Amino acid sequence: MPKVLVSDSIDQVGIDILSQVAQVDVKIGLPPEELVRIIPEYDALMIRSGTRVTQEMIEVADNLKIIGRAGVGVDNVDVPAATRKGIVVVNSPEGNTIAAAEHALAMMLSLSRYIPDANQSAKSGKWDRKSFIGVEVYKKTLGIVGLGKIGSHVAAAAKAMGMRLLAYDPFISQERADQIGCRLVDLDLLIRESDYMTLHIPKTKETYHLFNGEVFAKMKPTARLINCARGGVIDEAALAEALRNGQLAGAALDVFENEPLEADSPLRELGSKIVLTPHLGASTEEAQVNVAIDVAEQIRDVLLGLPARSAVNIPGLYPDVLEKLKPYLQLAETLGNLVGQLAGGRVDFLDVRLQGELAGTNSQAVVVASLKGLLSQALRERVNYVNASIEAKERGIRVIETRDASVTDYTGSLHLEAKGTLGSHSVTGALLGDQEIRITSVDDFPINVPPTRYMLFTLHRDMPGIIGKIGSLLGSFNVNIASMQVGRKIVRGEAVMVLSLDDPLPEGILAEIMKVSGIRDAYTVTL
Ligand SMILES: NC(=O)c1ccc[n+]([C@@H]2O[C@H](COP(=O)([O-])OP(=O)(O)OC[C@H]3O[C@@H](n4cnc5c(N)ncnc54)[C@H](O)[C@@H]3O)[C@@H](O)[C@H]2O)c1
Ligand SMILES: O=C(O)CC[C@@H](O)C(=O)O
Repeated sequence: MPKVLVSDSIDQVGIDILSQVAQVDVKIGLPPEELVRIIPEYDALMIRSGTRVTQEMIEVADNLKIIGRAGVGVDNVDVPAATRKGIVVVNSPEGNTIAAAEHALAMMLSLSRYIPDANQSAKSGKWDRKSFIGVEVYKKTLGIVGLGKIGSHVAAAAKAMGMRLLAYDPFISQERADQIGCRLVDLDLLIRESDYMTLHIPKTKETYHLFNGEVFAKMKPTARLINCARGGVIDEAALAEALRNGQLAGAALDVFENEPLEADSPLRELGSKIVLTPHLGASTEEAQVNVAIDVAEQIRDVLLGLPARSAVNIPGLYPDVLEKLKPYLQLAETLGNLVGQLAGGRVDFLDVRLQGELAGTNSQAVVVASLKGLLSQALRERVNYVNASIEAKERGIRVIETRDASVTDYTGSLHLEAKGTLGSHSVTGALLGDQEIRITSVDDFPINVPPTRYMLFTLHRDMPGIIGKIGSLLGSFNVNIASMQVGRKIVRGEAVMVLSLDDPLPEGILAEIMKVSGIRDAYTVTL
């Protein structure tokens, strides 16, 4: 019988499902070194947010087939390490949506009516009605940052309470925002006009400390901020300072940059201006049953040799089909991610062209993999092979698929073209004999480079000295170049330069690159 380790507390219904097919060991709160010691015995691991699944643990997990996260965020799992080891990572993208949305609404009302402090006061024997004069949310403006699953549900409830809705989400179309009843605005306007702001965004390098001292200075002094998304999207020290200075009136936080929140955090000392909960967004009976069933069923299915429906890293195809298609799916996902980053902002149209041998394969899975890559900038781990098409449709992305078996530069190649608010970009890629991915064109300029984690792409005039200038500039920022290639159609015409870098590009360098004479455009990409 296969063995499943459950290392965080999950609802019994999940254990019952797993017990149908496996021996289930529930061991909660194990220290990391003990997890590394015992993990080689197990075929599956089921966790919540309490267990960190590190590269060290995955490397020794020789029997592990699946890691199930009973929740949305897989930021506590080293997904690339699991993918390299061929371990499926699954989550429950929607099981706790309602719970998290309702928690955000509860936080908004608690903050407005001083419920935690009034409760404390009443329980201590007082009858103080003067200190707790609150404010109404009716006819106030709510700014929703991140109009995905949770943000949309918050919008519907807030609308019913008579609130005026603004939303900021660079990956959402106006039509979608209209359906939800929100005015789509830029972040600056949302910050200046909102009486309440509620955050429903993932933690990414773009959203890290998105709410900082500069932003708090622009808020109305009567504004209130709610965060039930991820710690780290708010600069906590700056928030404490802004609340002390009266730059905003209050904040309600469920998530923190470091959890558990430090005992001496300045956030703990702001009295009735702040409401704090210990990451309880998903903690409802219903959500815990939903996520436990959702994830336990997927673990059971994978242990029985069936596909998983919400795999974060490997599609839900039957294992034999998947095995053959896997390299092309990886190619499609990488190119989707690349073209999405080159396009920047919102994409409205994606052309997926399957060429050569690829024209005869399961195109639907390749299209879905391309969309998964494209949407991963906006949706991170929430996008998977099951929901990528629906998410694209909801976001108003029109997809067309074409096939051309006559293209024979490589055995099989994939060409993606994305059109969006900031223009149009295309990339082509192929697999070499050893199944290694090669990017073979960018914006129709021929190149031949493997994708790497940190890359820089420039569009420039092909002229002497330009490569040297970019090299010196990167050197002056202490960025090491691993490889460089130029693609051009004619000598001294337009050209594309692709650099693979050992280090991420520091802030500000792109602006310096754009100042180099002959550079038309520059893009940084992290794959
Ligand atoms: N507190 C909790 O216990 C709890 C429970 C569930 C989910 N969460 C967290 O809530 C967040 C939202 O979850 P969801 O299910 O609604 O996710 P989702 O993927 O459906 O929505 C996220 C939205 O954020 C948008 N977005 C991405 N980058 C952005 C940016 N830079 N600026 C503005 N918008 C951006 C995306 O376009 C998307 O619409 C996630 O971080 C999730 O981990 C917390
Ligand atoms: O497991 C939890 O309680 C937190 C879950 C939540 O943060 C999520 O990302 O789904």
